[in-house]
Amino acid sequence: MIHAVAANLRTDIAPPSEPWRVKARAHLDTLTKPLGSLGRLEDIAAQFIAIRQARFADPVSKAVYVFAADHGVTAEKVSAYPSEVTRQMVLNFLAGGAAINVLSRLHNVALQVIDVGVDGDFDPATPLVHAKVRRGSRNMHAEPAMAHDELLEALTVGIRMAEEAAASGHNLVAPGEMGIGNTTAASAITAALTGRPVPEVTGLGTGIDIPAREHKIRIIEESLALHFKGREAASPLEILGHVGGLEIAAITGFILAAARTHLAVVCDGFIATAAAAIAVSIAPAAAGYLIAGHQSREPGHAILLAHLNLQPILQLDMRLGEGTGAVLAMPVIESAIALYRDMATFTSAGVSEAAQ
Ligand SMILES: O=C(O)c1ccc[n+]([C@@H]2O[C@H](COP(=O)([O-])O)[C@@H](O)[C@H]2O)c1
Ligand SMILES: Cc1cc2nc[nH]c2cc1C
Repeated sequence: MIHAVAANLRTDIAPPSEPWRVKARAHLDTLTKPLGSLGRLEDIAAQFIAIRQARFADPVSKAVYVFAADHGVTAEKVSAYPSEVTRQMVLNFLAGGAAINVLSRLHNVALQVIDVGVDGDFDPATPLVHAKVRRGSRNMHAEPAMAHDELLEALTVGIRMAEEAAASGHNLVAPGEMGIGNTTAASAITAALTGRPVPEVTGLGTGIDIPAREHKIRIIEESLALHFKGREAASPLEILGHVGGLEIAAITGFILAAARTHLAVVCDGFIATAAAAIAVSIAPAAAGYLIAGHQSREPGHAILLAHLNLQPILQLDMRLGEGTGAVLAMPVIESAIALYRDMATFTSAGVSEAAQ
C-alpha cells in the first residue's frame, strides 16, 4: 500500500521543463544588464519558469506549512528541551508570537500549522489542521518509529496539504516543522541515506552539551544497528518509517505532491531537508522543484545539501526550523522572478548590447 502511493508519486512527477528553462535563459539575456550579471538570481528565475512552464510567471503567491509532531526517542534524553515544548510552540504559532509568525507576516507568506502527531490534545476549535496520526512517533531506539499504516497516513497528510496549496493558488511553498527530538531522526535519516558516519551528521540540535551529543550519537548508532544492521540496503521509505518521524513523513509527502503539481519548494533546515532527501530518493525528478533557502548550523545539513546538489541562498548560522530559513529566502526568490518579469530589454529601452 505504501509502496503503491510512493510508486504513483514517482511516476506522476515530471522534471521541470528544459525547453522552458532554455526560453527563460534566452529572455534573461535580452534584459538591460551585462550577460549573466544577476548571478544565481538568474538560475533561480529560470528554475521557477521551468517549474511553472509559463512565459511570464504568474504573481508569486507564498505559503509555509508547519508540520508538528513529537518523537518517542525523546525518552532517551536526546534534546535540550522537554517534549511538551512541541505543543506549547504550536500554541505560540497560533497566537502569532513565534519567529515564523514574525517572518511570514513581514514577507506576506500565508502560514498553516498542522498537527500531524503532537503528544497532547488541542481544543477542536483551535485553528490548526487537525491531522494527528498518533501522539508522537514510537521510540526508534526500541522499535520502528512508525507502523506501516502510520507512515502512510502521515505521508498522506503532507500530500493533502500540497494539493490544498496548489488549489489555493500558491506557487512558492515551504514545509516547516516543529518537533522536539527531530534532529535525532534527521541525523539517523542522513546517516542511513548517505552512508556517512553518525558523528559527522549529528549536532547539538536545540543546544545540548558535548557529553549529551556523545550520548545522542550512541542512541542513533544503536537505533540504526537495531533496524538495519546485517540487512541489505534499506529503501528510503524503510528508512523514513524506522528512524523518521510523523512530521518528516508528512513533509516527504508534501514535497512529492508539490513537485507533482508544479510548485516551487523552498527547503528550510536540517529536518525539512532530510525529508527532501527521502523524497528525492523516492522520485529523483522531485529534485528540480527544490530551492535551498538556507544552510543550518547543524553539521548534517551541509552534507544533505551536497548530497542533493543544492546551494543555499542564505547562510546565517540559524538552527531554528519552523520554516524560518525558507521564508527568509523567499523575498530573494521573489526578487529574482520580479527582475525576470519586469526589467526592460535592450530593445525596449534603446540600450546598446555587448560589442562582440
Ligand atoms: O532546522 C534546523 O536546522 C534545526 C536545527 C536544530 C533544531 N531545530 C528545531 O529544534 C527542534 C529539534 O531539536 P532537538 O534538539 O529537540 O532535536 C525542532 O523543533 C526543530 O524545529 C531545527
Ligand atoms: C523554544 C523552541 C522553539 C522552537 N522552534 C522550533 N524548534 C524549537 C525548539 C524550541 C525549544
